[in-house]
Amino acid sequence: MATPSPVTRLRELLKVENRIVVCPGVYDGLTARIALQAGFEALYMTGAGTTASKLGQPDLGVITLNEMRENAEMIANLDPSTPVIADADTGFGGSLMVHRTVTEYIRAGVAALHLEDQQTTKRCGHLRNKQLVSENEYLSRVRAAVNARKLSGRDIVLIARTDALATLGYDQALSRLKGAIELGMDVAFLEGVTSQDQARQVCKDLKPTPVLFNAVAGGVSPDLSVAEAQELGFRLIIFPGFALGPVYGAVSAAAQHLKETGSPLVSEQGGPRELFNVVGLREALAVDMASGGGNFAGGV
Ligand SMILES: C[C@](O)(C(=O)O)[C@H](CC(=O)O)C(=O)O
Repeated sequence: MATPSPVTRLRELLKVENRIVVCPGVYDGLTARIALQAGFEALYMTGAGTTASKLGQPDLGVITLNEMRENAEMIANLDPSTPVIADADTGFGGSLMVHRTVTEYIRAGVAALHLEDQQTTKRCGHLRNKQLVSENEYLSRVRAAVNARKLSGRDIVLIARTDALATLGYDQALSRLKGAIELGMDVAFLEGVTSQDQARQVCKDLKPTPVLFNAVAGGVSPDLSVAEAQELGFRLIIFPGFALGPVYGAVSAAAQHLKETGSPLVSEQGGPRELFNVVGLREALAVDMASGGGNFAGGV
């Protein structure tokens, strides 16, 4: 039997009631490989992490479609059987750009994307003073996304994100999500949920549509474990800072140590061979052997 596509796999996971899909946030080849090796069933490509790692910039809407698509494509193809949910920010422009974004993400092998209602010069959902487009304009973004999927003849899970809670309140945020679901979006994402009661409420109000929880450590939402999020009714949970946080902490400490002592911190991961194994050394050698190349016949 043929392996199901990552989109089919994700749809199957989302169909199961009382189950939550856990997605660690990754933003490059190494963090994605580490998460895959740990056995997660899906990955999340964080826009904030991609912007920080590829551009050295904050999550303020400076990254472009091509940069995000390229990163998502690389990550999605490391293990094509594992669904990758990728951040698509605002769709990077008007309806034509949203159309292009969805088409490009589908071609890149992305299993799901989320599309939000901030203005194009957006910011991380956990920062202050977010500016939104009108509900009508958001719904035309949504229509463009749904139509692009239809026109492609292929599938992708479309996640409707609203950032309206912070400025317009719960009812308007809910109305945006309901409107998006009516137009064909598959999953709802209420950014910046402020309490457990509100979390339970949104899952209830949108039932049977699966709802995503964005677990941003130090953000505006309560810190929920996977089990707590599941108990509140969420069906998907993303951890955007899963890798970014530890990398920041560990590399800062290593930088300070090298600066102060003149010696690098000794890696607990062993030498280069061990690290290369994480990013596919054995598989690469097997490819060479199978093609009769013999470049590495004596080992590396
Ligand atoms: C989910 C998110 O869009 C991301 O880029 O990962 C961000 C997370 C973050 O900035 O920490 C968000 O806007 O919540």
